[in-house]
Amino acid sequence: MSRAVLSAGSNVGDRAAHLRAVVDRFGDEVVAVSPIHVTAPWGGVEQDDFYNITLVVEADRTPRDWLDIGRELEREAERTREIRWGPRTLDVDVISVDIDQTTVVDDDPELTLPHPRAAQRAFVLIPWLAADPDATLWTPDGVRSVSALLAALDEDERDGVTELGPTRSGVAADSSSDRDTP
Ligand SMILES: Nc1ncnc2c1ncn2[C@@H]1O[C@H](COP(=O)(O)OP(=O)(O)OP(=O)(O)O)[C@@H](O)[C@H]1O
Ligand SMILES: Nc1nc2c(c(=O)[nH]1)N=C(CO)CN2
Repeated sequence: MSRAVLSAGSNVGDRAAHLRAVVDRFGDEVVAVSPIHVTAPWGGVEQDDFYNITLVVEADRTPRDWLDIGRELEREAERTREIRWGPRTLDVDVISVDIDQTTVVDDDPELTLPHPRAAQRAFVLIPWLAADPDATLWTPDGVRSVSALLAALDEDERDGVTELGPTRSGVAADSSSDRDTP
């Protein structure tokens, strides 16, 4: 059995709808999902804020299956890849995969596991903690609690991530409650 942590982000178009499509695609395989968080763009490109969620999913799948489904969802959202770390309708990253409770560690550039930049990204860690308060991440320096990794980030990074207000945060909510303007 394979358990994966996935991060999904969107900052183009109907951001909430793009994230909802991810949750819908995994259906019963979703073990936990964070509320939507509004996140300042990471990576130095000036662009609109993202909406991000982190999901924990479980099924009899290979690590590559999780990546392929993520790519399929990106295609369905008509994602174009122009600038690295630039704007996109949908980005699905595989953060970490455990198979039979053993973490997969792989430096394959097609699917590097765990995701090499996850520990630096408050937009991944904060929603992840919301979905799983006991979450841990394998790093080259050892296994760390996600809360410790988060505490090690700059305050500015953490301050750029806030939960979307409760009335609008449900990824399963009716789209009429998820408009970009209040
Ligand atoms: N853990 C991973 N999750 C998702 N994609 C990965 C992973 N490891 C390697 N990749 C590869 O990275 C390639 C580029 O992905 P993408 O364009 O989404 O990068 P990005 O989201 O802009 O940047 P980042 O990789 O820093 O999140 C993908 O085609 C994929 O094969
Ligand atoms: N806040 C935030 N910033 C990003 C994101 C994202 O999902 N959220 N995705 C990126 C693509 O790699 C680049 N920067």
